[in-house]
Amino acid sequence: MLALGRAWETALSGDNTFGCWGGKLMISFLFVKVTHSPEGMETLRYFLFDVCGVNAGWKMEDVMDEEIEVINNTVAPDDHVICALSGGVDSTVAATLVHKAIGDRLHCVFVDNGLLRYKERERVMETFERDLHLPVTCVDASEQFLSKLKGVVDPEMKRKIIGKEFICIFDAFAHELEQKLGKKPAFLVQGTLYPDVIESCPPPGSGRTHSHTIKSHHNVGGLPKDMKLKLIEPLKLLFKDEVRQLGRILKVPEPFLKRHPFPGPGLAVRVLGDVTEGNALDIVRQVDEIFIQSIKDAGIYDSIWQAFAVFLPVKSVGVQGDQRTHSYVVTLRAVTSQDGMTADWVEEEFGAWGEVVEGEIYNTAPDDSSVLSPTPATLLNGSPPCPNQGTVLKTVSLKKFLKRFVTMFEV
Ligand SMILES: Nc1ncnc2c1ncn2[C@@H]1O[C@H](COP(=O)(O)OP(=O)(O)OP(=O)(O)O)[C@@H](O)[C@H]1O
Repeated sequence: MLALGRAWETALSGDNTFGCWGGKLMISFLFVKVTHSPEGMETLRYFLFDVCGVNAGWKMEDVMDEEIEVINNTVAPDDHVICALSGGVDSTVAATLVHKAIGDRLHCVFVDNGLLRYKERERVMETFERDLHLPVTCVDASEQFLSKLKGVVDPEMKRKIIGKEFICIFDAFAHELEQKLGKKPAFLVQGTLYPDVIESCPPPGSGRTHSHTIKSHHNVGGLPKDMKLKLIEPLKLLFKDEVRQLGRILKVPEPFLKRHPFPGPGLAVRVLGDVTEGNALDIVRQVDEIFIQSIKDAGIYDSIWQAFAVFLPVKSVGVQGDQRTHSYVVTLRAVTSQDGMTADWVEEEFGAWGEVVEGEIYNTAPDDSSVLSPTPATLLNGSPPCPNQGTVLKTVSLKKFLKRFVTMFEV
């Protein structure tokens, strides 16, 4: 109903600037928040077509053409542009679109902020070279980010620190390019989406004061006030499902488009508490890898919107073998969604999670599949599952379990 309320406000005020391309109302905006509302689509369809008399003539091809035109009108023929590339869906599609508009004057930069997933840096660099043929420079800034995050536990503060550090790196990269090209790039492309804007702040220019900041996305609410690079954000009025659609038109390889979203602040927001303390980052990185690989092996990765592991700053008692343990808890989360505005847990597959985890992650609390026990630390030390403990899942494949660890630790 929130969407309907906003649609009314927009219609009544004659202000259709939300998601407006070429004077057309971006209908998909109005569908936000109704995916999970009973009769939501029907209500909005009636409102838009019968009450407002809106035309359903909005096409993704037009969005692409109009955005290319905007980019060409913004960037002068001798200007160079930097693109912040994360390897995720959004920045990959944004980079491909801008590359189509300005060609080799686009310079992509991927930052290893020390908060990436298992082997992510190697994987992203390899796939970009092999599949996208876009030149990408990798900057290793892990120490810089981690030193700034030391002792920080508040997630909002983490996001702002990360946003500021990203911009420092992009400024330095622009400076380096200036030495090479003789002209400093003045623009920064980001894969900002509409949900990033909605969640970071009240919609710009809306004059609203009643919207809440859900979280400051590093690329919107986390940007420093004094940044010099001018932003190019061609996707900023789109939702994720629409970006995937645009990516298909731009012929971005399907594996990129199907990737689960991974936030720019990365594991900093998947470790609750100080990320630099103990080996939290290592633990969550490795549990996440096992979880995602298992989901892929089970063939259900594409039907899940997002799955990941979160490290909690608490310890819990468990039993391993005949011994008591008191160690970390990691939760697993998997949700379905259409546009990233509302989500549901992966209910259908939930029964299959036993198979997903296939003994690599087995629990002593059968009613709470989010609790991992024995502790990840123990799992990662390579201890095999103990058959007389808690729920050892039927499909345990000890051979596969051990093989996975051999692969992961390269022993
Ligand atoms: N490691 C990184 N290196 C360079 N730029 C990054 C990095 N992480 C994020 N960004 C920039 O910040 C933007 C927002 O990040 P965010 O994580 O929300 O989106 P994404 O990574 O592009 O896509 P997805 O949400 O599908 O993973 C990205 O589109 C990209 O421009």
